[in-house]
Amino acid sequence: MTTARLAPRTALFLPASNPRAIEKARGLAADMVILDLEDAVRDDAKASARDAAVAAVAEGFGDRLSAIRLNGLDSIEHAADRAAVARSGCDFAVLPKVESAQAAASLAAALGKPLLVMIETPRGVLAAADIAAAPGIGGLIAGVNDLRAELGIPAGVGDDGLILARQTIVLAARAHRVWAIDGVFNALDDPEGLAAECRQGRGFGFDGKSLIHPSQIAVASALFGASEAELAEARALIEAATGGAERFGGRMIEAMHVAQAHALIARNPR
Ligand SMILES: CC(C)(COP(=O)(O)OP(=O)(O)OC[C@H]1O[C@@H](n2cnc3c(N)ncnc32)[C@H](O)[C@@H]1OP(=O)(O)O)[C@@H](O)C(=O)NCCC(=O)NCCSC(=O)C[C@H](O)C(=O)O
Ligand SMILES: [Mg+2]
Repeated sequence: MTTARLAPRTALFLPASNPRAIEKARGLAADMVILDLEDAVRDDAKASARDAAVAAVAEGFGDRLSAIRLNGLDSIEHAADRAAVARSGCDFAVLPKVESAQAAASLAAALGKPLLVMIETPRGVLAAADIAAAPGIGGLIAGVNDLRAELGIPAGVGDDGLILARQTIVLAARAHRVWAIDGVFNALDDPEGLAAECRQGRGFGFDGKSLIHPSQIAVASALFGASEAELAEARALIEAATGGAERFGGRMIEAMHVAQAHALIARNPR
């Protein structure tokens, strides 16, 4: 499913049980806000968080996209979450730990809104292309915390073990023209590490990054957006191109590079 809106460069998770974070999100420069009902919310706060998420969306997030992440299909909270999200005006629903295209399509149809699915289990990764092709799917989000745990990557070891899964998510999303959103970066005080992971994710082809803290927005927005230099080069390339293979700034360009330049400018209006 393709959506009319541009993919978010930044998708900020916040616990729907945290009223201060909800209020704060209304003034932050994230492209999308994801109100979490799943792992960020304690069991004894699930019901009130559900009500808070619906009320927060009704109050609005300005021009930011809004989404609610439900508890998983096999959770005791899922039926109540499903009813709440169906009546909410949120732009997207987010479903964690998706492993089945059929289950995802059936939820999207029941909710009547596009679904962003989290790919965060080995079975999910292996089924990612089928899931991305299912009706009602708006995009895939890498769930790197769960993936690390499920793959058995020990704490304190780097993230190389996640690369195949993240690239598979991009491949599946691109094959079926849905959004690809990279996973979160857990360190709250490491802007250089975050920047490196954003550069890597953009290099893999992700449209944007999921985030967990306001301090991460500026770094991810800059690195999933385009610099003035990139935009100037894109404009110059379009201006110079005459069709077919030709030399531009010491490299070969063809029609697909012109299309890429147009897409970059459209994605980053000034
Ligand atoms: C990680 C946190 C628990 C840290 O909280 P805290 O130490 O309280 O943060 P600060 O004191 O630094 O906060 C400063 C101000 O910013 C607001 N704030 C903090 N986080 C957010 C947020 N995410 N959105 C909006 N506003 C936020 C605070 O309220 C402070 O405001 P002020 O009072 O005005 O100073 C916390 O950041 C947090 O809860 N983050 C989100 C956690 C979450 O949603 N997790 C679920 C998704 S992550 C995931 O697991 C993805 C996937 O499933 C996977 O498997 O990987
Ligand atoms: Mg997860």
